[in-house]
Amino acid sequence: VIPGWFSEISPMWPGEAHSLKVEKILYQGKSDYQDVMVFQSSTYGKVLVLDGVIQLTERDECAYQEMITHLPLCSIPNPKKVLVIGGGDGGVLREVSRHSSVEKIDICEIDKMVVDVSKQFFPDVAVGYDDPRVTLHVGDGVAFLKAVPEGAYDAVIVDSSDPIGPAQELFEKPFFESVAKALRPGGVVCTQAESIWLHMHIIEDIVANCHQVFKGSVNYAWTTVPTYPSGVIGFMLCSTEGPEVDFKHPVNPIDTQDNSGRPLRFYNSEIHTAAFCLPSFARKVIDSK
Ligand SMILES: NCCCCCc1nc2ccccc2[nH]1
Repeated sequence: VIPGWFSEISPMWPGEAHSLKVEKILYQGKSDYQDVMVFQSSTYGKVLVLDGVIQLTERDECAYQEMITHLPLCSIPNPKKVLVIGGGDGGVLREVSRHSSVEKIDICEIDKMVVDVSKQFFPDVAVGYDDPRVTLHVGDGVAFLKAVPEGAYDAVIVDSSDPIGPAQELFEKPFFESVAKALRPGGVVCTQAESIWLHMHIIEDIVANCHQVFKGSVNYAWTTVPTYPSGVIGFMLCSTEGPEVDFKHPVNPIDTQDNSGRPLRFYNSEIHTAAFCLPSFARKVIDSK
């Protein structure tokens, strides 16, 4: 351990560890589910860490929040009812609320401490909670989805941490089946789907499960997030049987300015399409399923 530095050491990425220089530790706590820490970094703003894993930094959170939200919502003409599983920081809510067609946003986050810490230390991320369309449910997303009426949502966004820890069940087939049931015909789901450099086997299993569960289209997209392991993170984009969804060509473009004048810092229609272009080693696995 180097004094003054945080290193992200985990068995999920053996032999490597991204490090950030620490100016000051701002919060350390233990919730019913995980260790929660916030620190001021020297060059990435404030950083949220859960069980020793970086979840977001002020400097690059826009890439992840904007892509995980607008890849699905810009792929259907008129999203009205959206469910967010996880995402307790509120960043996805901030992005969903840019879509004027949206009437209702439900969020189910298991750990209240994540919500409270985000509101206290990441106000520009937790601003998403201020939208009157938002309803927060504190609880397990697996249970929440079992109680949801069939076809209740146009879109589900699964903003989970990694499969080791509280989010483990969000990467398994029964959960995908409950998401499919909660979506209307031609509805879309976007899930956090790890790194093609580090987790090709996990991704292979997720893609196979998604092809069994989602009878519309199944796609993998990816983007750059410097402070996530290997500097990239991916997304599963799937649709249920029904009206065709072509994820690669956005039908519902989002303008760069939203009502609060907070411009999109990362997402645009070109990077939307480009996100589905995969290196050959990944395409071989993902497109062969
Ligand atoms: N190792 C990559 C981790 C990706 C984490 C994405 C993420 N960041 C979050 C912050 C708060 C709540 C849920 C979250 N999910």
